[in-house]
Amino acid sequence: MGIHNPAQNGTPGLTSGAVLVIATVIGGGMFSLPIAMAGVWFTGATVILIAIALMMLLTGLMLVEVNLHFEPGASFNTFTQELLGKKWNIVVGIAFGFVLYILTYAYISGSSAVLSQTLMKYSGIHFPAKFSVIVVTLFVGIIAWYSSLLVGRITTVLILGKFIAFFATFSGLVSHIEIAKLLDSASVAIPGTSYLPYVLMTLPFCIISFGFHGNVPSLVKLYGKDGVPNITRSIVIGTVFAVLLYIFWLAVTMGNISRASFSPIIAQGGNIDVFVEAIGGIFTSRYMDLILTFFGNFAVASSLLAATLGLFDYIADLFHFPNDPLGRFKTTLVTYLPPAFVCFFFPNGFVYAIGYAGLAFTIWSVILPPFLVKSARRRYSSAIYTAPCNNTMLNLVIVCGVIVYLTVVLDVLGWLPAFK
Ligand SMILES: N[C@@H](Cc1ccccc1)C(=O)O
Repeated sequence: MGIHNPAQNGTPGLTSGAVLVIATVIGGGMFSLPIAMAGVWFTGATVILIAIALMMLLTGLMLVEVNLHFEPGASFNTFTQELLGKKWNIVVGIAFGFVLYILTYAYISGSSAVLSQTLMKYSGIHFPAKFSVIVVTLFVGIIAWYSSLLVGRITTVLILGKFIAFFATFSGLVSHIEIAKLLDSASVAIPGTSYLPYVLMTLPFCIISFGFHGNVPSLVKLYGKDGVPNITRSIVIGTVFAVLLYIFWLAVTMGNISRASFSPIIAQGGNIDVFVEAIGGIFTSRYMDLILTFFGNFAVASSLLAATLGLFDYIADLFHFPNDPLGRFKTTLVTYLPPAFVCFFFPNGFVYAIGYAGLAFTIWSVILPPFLVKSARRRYSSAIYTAPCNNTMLNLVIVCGVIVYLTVVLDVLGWLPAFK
């Protein structure tokens, strides 16, 4: 009897995996979207978001297929080395570390900007951004040093706070959406404007915003080889949730701030504080303003803690720092000091950082998975799970990944039009 009792089945329920994916996917990247997508505006942005979400969903499933050929717990490092060899593994290792470092920089930049703004608003005293950078870094550094478990717990609380604040804020904003602004109708549009030239530059931002791929090994470890349906469902749920939330977020922001009014926000570096300030301006009630500030603080703080935990483990593993107070102290220093140092001198690089993170992320979340799958399908005759992609689809994804790099080439040549 007991054999058929589902309670004795070892794998956890769908909720654990879905929450893990949702928590990773939705992060600070979301704050870069309205700014990165201002050039193509709402209609174009919706199409691009859906397309990129589909692509990222597929590459996530490809990683599941590959990961299941290995024991649960195997990481990117293991399967890249095994299937594609040492050279690929070095490139992927560097890109992996780069993404996590630069996201940490972006989140410290975002959090300290929001913190400075909040302190200024409620105390009237001007706190320089540098001061906030130190406070934020000490805060996360001490928590991470103390224990990863504490980071996990605090992040859960912050994520909960983030969602409550998000819906409280945005239910208030929905009634303010103006269709003319949202569709950039003739009455509010910049005369003779165009949208298509700005498509390419949105891609790295969308790709990073749908990123969760570093967590595929954690999902496989969580559910084991018997829990495949839960692994794939968690990924589908997380991605669908993110795409709906992002479209809603763009509707709310672009339906409130017209395309023409985005220019001053972009000109100020596009950091989150400027943005929160701009949306806050349309509230007549002080209460809504408070909730929005609350949301901004929670959203970036939870991303900061969640993303940097990955970096923390990566660094500890890379340098073989032990898990004792001194070892963790060294790991904390190597994790947070470099990004904090850069942030101290360049506090407003949030949007740029997300863009560069997107480019490095493209290497291991878009280009790498199809190559891994090709190699795995050649090597193993059977698979526990097969991602819904044939060879043509795999090649198409590789081409898409390479197209993203056109952004860099055009940018270096100065041919990439930027919406200013
Ligand atoms: N998707 C996350 C960033 C991220 C990318 C890749 C891995 C982990 C996190 C965000 O929007 O902020």
